[in-house]
Amino acid sequence: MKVFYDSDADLSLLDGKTVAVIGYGSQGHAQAQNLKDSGVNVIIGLRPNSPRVKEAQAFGFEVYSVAEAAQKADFIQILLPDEVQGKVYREEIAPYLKEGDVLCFSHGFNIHFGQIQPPKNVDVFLVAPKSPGHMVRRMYEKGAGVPHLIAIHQDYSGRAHDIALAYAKGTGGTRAGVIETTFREETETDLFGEQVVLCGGATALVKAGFETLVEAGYAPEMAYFECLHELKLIVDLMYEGGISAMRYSVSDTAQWGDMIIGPRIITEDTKDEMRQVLAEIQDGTFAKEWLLENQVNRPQFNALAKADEDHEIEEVGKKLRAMMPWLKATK
Ligand SMILES: NC(=O)C1=CN([C@@H]2O[C@H](COP(=O)(O)OP(=O)(O)OC[C@H]3O[C@@H](n4cnc5c(N)ncnc54)[C@H](OP(=O)(O)O)[C@@H]3O)[C@@H](O)[C@H]2O)C=CC1
Ligand SMILES: CC(=O)[C@](C)(O)C(=O)O
Repeated sequence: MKVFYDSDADLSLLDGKTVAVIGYGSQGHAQAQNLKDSGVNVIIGLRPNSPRVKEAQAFGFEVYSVAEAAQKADFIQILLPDEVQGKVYREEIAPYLKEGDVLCFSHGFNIHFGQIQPPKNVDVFLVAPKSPGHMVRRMYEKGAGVPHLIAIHQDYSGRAHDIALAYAKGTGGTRAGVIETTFREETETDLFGEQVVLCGGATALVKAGFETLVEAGYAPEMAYFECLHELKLIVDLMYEGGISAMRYSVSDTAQWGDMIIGPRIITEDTKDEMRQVLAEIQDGTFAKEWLLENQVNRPQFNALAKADEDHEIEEVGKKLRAMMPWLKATK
């Protein structure tokens, strides 16, 4: 697998282009600010009543409606929530696409599941930071970057790969490394990862461990430190040097528990469930349920989010972070 770095990318391919970043949220603000600091001409597309308009203007961006931004741009990066991209694209972007334009994404969801079907006379690709947006900006400001993925859906210009790399250079991705994949692989692995490991699996494990200790009578603060606070430190060690490096750093007692208890927690039944989750991503079941949930204004999403906001671990964590400022410092 080839990894592309700064020397493989030619930022001058964006010279003379107007890049419209549609959306100024987690990814939008980070990518737009990084591109601007890299010397790229960036405008922002937002809803006129968005509270983010002033924030973007304060950074020096010209802010337009989505339609106006699409009209003015020849490179359109859609950084809207996945569940609204289809409608906004059809109503406010598609009418203004011109031959030779670039349509870009940071997640393949809407192309892969057929919510957006671009005309044939434009380049279509994704440039996806493998990181939350705020870290994309934080690492860029430190002179570093976060790994990115690129994938080409349509190469009308014959230069889509190079233009995608140029964009990834602008956002700092080629400082860390860029890997080329496909829309299918990025979409399905990203959805699987965020459901089974990163967000879904991790939050379920943390809450279950916390609840088990508290139900057994241990102090909630102790449960928080053991099940959430230390998880970051352990994952940081794995991130830096792999599982073996983490195991080298923890005690042999911890490693023994890790090796004999881990398989009792993540069992073959768990693996079977993971396979089922992946199958429901691959066959479009997840995408359909997520899009339908949004069409009825998210009743289940809202109820589940509220229940977790009210979870005891949130209250305990807020209290501890206030008592121990250093908890915030471990960025
Ligand atoms: N969050 C992350 O770290 C990552 C996200 N991605 C992908 O990046 C894309 C953007 O996600 P993310 O940055 O999290 O999104 P956010 O929810 O953080 O930001 C969405 C932006 O879109 C604007 N917006 C929402 N609805 C509309 C609308 N109908 N018309 C115009 N503007 C609208 C919001 O502004 P307002 O509501 O104020 O109008 C906001 O500026 C997605 O495809 C996501 O999968 C990829 C990798 C990581
Ligand atoms: C940060 C990231 O890539 C996620 C978790 O998949 C997302 O926010 O979409």
